[in-house]
Amino acid sequence: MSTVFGLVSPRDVLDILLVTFLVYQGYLLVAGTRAVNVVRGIVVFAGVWVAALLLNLTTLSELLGRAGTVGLFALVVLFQPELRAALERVGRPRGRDLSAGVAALQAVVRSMERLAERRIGALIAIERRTPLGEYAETGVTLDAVVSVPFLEALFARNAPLHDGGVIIHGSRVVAAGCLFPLQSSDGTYRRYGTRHRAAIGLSEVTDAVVLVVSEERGSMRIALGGRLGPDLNGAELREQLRTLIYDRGSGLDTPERPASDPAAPGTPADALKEQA
Ligand SMILES: Nc1ncnc2c1ncn2[C@@H]1O[C@H](COP(=O)(O)OP(=O)(O)OP(=O)(O)O)[C@@H](O)[C@H]1O
Repeated sequence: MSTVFGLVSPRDVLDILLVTFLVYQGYLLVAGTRAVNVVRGIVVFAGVWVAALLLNLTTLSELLGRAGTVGLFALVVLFQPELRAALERVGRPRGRDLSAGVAALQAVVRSMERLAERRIGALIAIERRTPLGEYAETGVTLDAVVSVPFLEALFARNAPLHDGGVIIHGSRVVAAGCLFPLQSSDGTYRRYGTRHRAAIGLSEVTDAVVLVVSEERGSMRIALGGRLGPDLNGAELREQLRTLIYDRGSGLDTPERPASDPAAPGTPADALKEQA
């Protein structure tokens, strides 16, 4: 049978699936960047234009058509950095620079252990598919290799950038002193302070893996998909990070929201392990 009810052919289905896939990939490329609002504006603009065409409002549709052409060039100029980053992501080979990445993760875990031992608070977001540029812009832009001394120096008490979060992309520290969106204080995580709520908040709106060292308790935790995991030791942290960053490179599946106490041992950890 080549068609369903004689109307939809397998080719049409393939066509729709491909368009859906492309739209979704396009969404992933802009999600978390300042381009999101522009995309919304373009959708509204296109909607008005299509409506004008359908209603045969010739002057309006002609005007919007011309404005659209000019606007397209303006957008390319305005969003040149974002476009370049997006195209780089598209063209980036799937096989990453594993050795640099693995070394960076080892350094992250080791520095978290050392900070936790000394009860120095830390907040580190590891970028996955959702770009964190919007949050990096709230802090100080850096471009440094991830290393234990560097991370320790960033979070050292009285260091100029110790307040706020660090953002890591691949094996580079791209920003420090960044403001992450706070998870609202009226839910399950009410009893947590702002560092933990910033970690949960960022993990809620992006697919980043966010790590927290508690100054008060000297504990290490992972926030993912709007949930905060239990306390982890160094080996557990290393294992979970390896799974989250490398075993599931795209890692877009996020665990379900908590039904009960988020800090209950096992629950978020299980969710994190489910991603393996
Ligand atoms: N929106 C935010 N984005 C990034 N970092 C933040 C944000 N809000 C607070 N912080 C960081 O959290 C620190 C305050 O942590 P606070 O003691 O309130 O949280 P906590 O969750 O109880 O953490 P801890 O267990 O380490 O004390 C600030 O000094 C700042 O470095």
